[in-house]
Amino acid sequence: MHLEIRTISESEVGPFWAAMATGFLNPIGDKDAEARRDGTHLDRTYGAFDGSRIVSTLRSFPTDLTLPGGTTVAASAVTAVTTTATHRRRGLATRMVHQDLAASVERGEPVSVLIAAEWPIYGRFGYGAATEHQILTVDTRTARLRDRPQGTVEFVDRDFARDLMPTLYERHRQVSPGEIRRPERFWNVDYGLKRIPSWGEPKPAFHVVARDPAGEVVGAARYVVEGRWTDRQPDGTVEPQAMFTTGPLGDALLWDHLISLDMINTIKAIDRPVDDVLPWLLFDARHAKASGRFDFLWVRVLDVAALLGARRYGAEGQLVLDVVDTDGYTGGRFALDGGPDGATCTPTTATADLTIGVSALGAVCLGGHPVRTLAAAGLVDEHTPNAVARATRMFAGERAPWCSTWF
Ligand SMILES: CC(=O)SCCNC(=O)CCNC(=O)[C@H](O)C(C)(C)COP(=O)(O)OP(=O)(O)OC[C@H]1O[C@@H](n2cnc3c(N)ncnc32)[C@H](O)[C@@H]1OP(=O)(O)O
Repeated sequence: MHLEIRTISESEVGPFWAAMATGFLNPIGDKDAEARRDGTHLDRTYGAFDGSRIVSTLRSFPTDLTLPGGTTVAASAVTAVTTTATHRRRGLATRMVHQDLAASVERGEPVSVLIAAEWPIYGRFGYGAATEHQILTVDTRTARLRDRPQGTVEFVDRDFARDLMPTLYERHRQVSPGEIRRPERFWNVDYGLKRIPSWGEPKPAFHVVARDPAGEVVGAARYVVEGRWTDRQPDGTVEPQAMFTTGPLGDALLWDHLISLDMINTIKAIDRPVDDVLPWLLFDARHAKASGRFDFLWVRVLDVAALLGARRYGAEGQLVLDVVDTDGYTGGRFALDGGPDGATCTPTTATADLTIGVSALGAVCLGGHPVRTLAAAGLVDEHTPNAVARATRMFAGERAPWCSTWF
């Protein structure tokens, strides 16, 4: 049976979100339709219709993706990809992904990004795992900072924090490859000003602001506390939910604050960058235990020349890349001439130095994985001597790409 796939109308917003909830096995997600209406871009929200019933969903929203060197490109953020259990493995998600990718190309978005529920789903569509994150667990009974930072940390109320955090995030985002521009409604949900009913009540949080000795804001954090006593000893856990700073002083002040909390034995910091400064701030770096390191943001390159021409490179160099995109959205042979100050990337007929699939290009484009590693895994072919080494130096970023936003 051929099921129609099309963008939804205003009256189908409710059924769309209910179908997505069923696809994600959330039995009460139909309660969320009203709360989700704001931010549902009808022209990029798709449903597969079995009669009048939506049985498969996908939506995207416009954003910007930060690249190495602190430049940005327009990106399509894809989310809510589901097929109802009764309609799986009939190609519905495949059709919707392609419809959305074609629409992105039409709109001139050089990349599409998403968070993959499972690794095997999106490589076939040309997405590559570009960023990673990790969990840092700190035993605060033993951990100490090497140096006590100069400055102050104060508690603020939620509304003050809600107003401040987006400004700090924007500053952070503009220099942090892998980050995306966040819609306003994300902040309202994070700060409990907007509720998604099926998620339940958000846990009340503390909000703190770090200032330098002159009183300038250098960072802010939101954290929740799980109080516990074991054998009459304090055994609480603190979980930072968000922490953004303007630089090293803010990082040191906020970590110092969390480590110094009485009644807390453990900091559990999830979704942290893989090059987090925390271990290096500590007297003993092993007191920040890393775990749960996994892929996070996946990138689908849709315009090789626009993307590679927009980022900055770790070393000056030239490369001719054969980019293989069997779906035909982009791909071909490109001459890349790039360095720390800028780059050009243009179609060429010159002999290729490297052949790389579009999914592997997505994986290396933010500098999160060495080209050398993907070549060793058979995902990049070298045609001229040392081209892999040159590409590895060029594509390396000055910091590990990190996306701190779930969407
Ligand atoms: C960005 C996001 O929203 S991530 C969220 C993804 N959604 C979920 O995890 C919700 C639960 N899962 C689902 O709703 C569905 O299984 C989906 C959306 C992942 C796939 O929907 P379907 O309509 O069944 O996909 P479709 O029939 O187009 O299959 C596409 C291919 O992907 C493969 N595939 C789909 N899901 C998986 C998976 N979880 N693991 C491995 N392969 C998978 C299929 O086997 C198929 O391959 P084939 O063509 O070689 O047989």
